[in-house]
Amino acid sequence: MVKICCIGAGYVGGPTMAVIALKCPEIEVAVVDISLQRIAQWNSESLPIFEPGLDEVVKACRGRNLFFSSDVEKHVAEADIVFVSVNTPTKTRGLGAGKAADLTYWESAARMIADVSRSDKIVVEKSTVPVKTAEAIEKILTHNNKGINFQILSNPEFLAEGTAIDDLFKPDRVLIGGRETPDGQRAVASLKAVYAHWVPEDRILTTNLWSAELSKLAANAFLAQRISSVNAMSALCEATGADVSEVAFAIGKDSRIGPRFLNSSVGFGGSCFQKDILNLVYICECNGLAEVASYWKQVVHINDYQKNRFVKRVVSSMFNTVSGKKIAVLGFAFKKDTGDTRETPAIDVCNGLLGDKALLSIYDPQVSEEQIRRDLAMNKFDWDHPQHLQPLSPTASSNSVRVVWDAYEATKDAHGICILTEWDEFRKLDFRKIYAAMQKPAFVFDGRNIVNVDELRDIGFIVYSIGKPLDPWVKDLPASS
Ligand SMILES: NC(=O)c1ccc[n+]([C@@H]2O[C@H](COP(=O)([O-])OP(=O)(O)OC[C@H]3O[C@@H](n4cnc5c(N)ncnc54)[C@H](O)[C@@H]3O)[C@@H](O)[C@H]2O)c1
Ligand SMILES: O=c1ccn([C@@H]2O[C@H](COP(=O)(O)OP(=O)(O)O[C@H]3O[C@H](CO)[C@@H](O)[C@H](O)[C@H]3O)[C@@H](O)[C@H]2O)c(=O)[nH]1
Repeated sequence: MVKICCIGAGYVGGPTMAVIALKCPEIEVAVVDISLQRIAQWNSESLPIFEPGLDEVVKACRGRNLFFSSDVEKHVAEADIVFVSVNTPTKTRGLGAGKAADLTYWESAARMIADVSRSDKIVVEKSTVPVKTAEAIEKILTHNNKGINFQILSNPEFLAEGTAIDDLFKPDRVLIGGRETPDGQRAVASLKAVYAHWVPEDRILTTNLWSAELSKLAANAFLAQRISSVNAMSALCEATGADVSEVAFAIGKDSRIGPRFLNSSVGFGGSCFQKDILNLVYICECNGLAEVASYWKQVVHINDYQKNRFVKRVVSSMFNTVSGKKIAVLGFAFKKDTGDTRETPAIDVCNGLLGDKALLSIYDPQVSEEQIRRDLAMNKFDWDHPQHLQPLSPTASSNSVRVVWDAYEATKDAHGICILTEWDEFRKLDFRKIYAAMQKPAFVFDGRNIVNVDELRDIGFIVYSIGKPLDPWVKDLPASS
């Protein structure tokens, strides 16, 4: 029986391995982690991450051919294929701080694999890593050569949160990069055979190692660039009276551009886009490609601009001050259908409003009060470390933040509402009821373009919706710069 072990039971390792176990009943899959708490949660009724369809997949194979364990060394030693899906945070200190990937967790996993292995292994990079990482990993694995043959493959993951199970069931492509040697190609074929259980052959792409590593960073850079492009257009739409949804629809009809990923928003969030682009920028700089680096840096710059622009709209619309005013924040997760808050634009928007002394009342259907308070107090990039190793930053305990469990409670007596996540339930809210219970004038700032602007204006709200023709109220107020 082929044995797979995955180091890292996170958003990638957990769902990916669960799907492999489901689709390959004859393969034994062990997911291991240094976080005892995470492993206990994977073995409980309440999984550590919220992802539609995940519970069913895990329940179908857990205890059969899918195991979650903290006995890292035992499972690594027994495995034929070892996936490494550990954190690759942005460095916060030293060379490349604020941009380069911190490979501490990867390196310690590689050293451990080298130390405990007694048989040949295929080691698969599942984490997103800088180009040429495989070369460094190879050196670590073979540093005290015990005659073991390690083949390194790059198999980046393209799933998006909220749709992870669908993405894994029907991937646009699976990418496998390996050495162009006979051993390397045999390893590629072994991994290909795993995916071939359910992924059509023409969707399994094989490349050299460096192409696979770089393709992951490139894919995220292109995706994020689309969002920054449409968000840049949203500012111009507001200045000219064009409507960003109409513009996006019109350009998306061009089959060369395509309709997806053109939703203007308060900014992109999530654990990957910013981190991966900064990583790409650093790699370009290290290769002497200053112009290329500054081109990609601009994608992150526009994203920061968009978040700032939103905060300025809120403050300037409300008589240039939100001091002491209750602002309801609807949605804190970085997108709908996930409880993940890593790099969510809500953090910057909330901190911006708190900086202007607003009183926030926050509601998100999937994010706990503890998480929100931690996020609002955490230093940039600290979130991307295993939970038990994160610096103990103080939680935002101030009276300026309340976290509630209902959108109506959040908006009661509020002066304004900021919609920061596109949860379906926010589309169905009874805005008449909400309006009646709010201070007047009552403002709605829609950072996701999900409300019906005309209907809300008819009710009496002053409405700002990203990239839409401006309400007469906000038209002449300064928004950017
Ligand atoms: N989240 C996504 O949607 C996504 C998608 C594609 C790629 N990625 C990439 O995949 C990697 C993992 O991301 P994630 O979101 O699953 O992170 P995560 O923080 O959810 O999970 C990583 C896990 O690795 C564990 N870990 C760290 N070092 C370890 C070690 N030495 N031994 C055992 N366990 C260890 C941590 O405790 C943690 O549970 C990152 O490189 C990320 O950029 C993420
Ligand atoms: O038109 C759009 C699409 C997305 N977003 C925002 O962009 C962010 C990222 O969204 P999405 O890409 O759907 O989620 P992620 O889970 O971050 O997935 C991205 O990052 C993963 C980690 O690398 C990759 O595997 C995926 O392919 C890639 O889509 C979120 O804040 C979204 O709200 C927009 O603002 N407008």
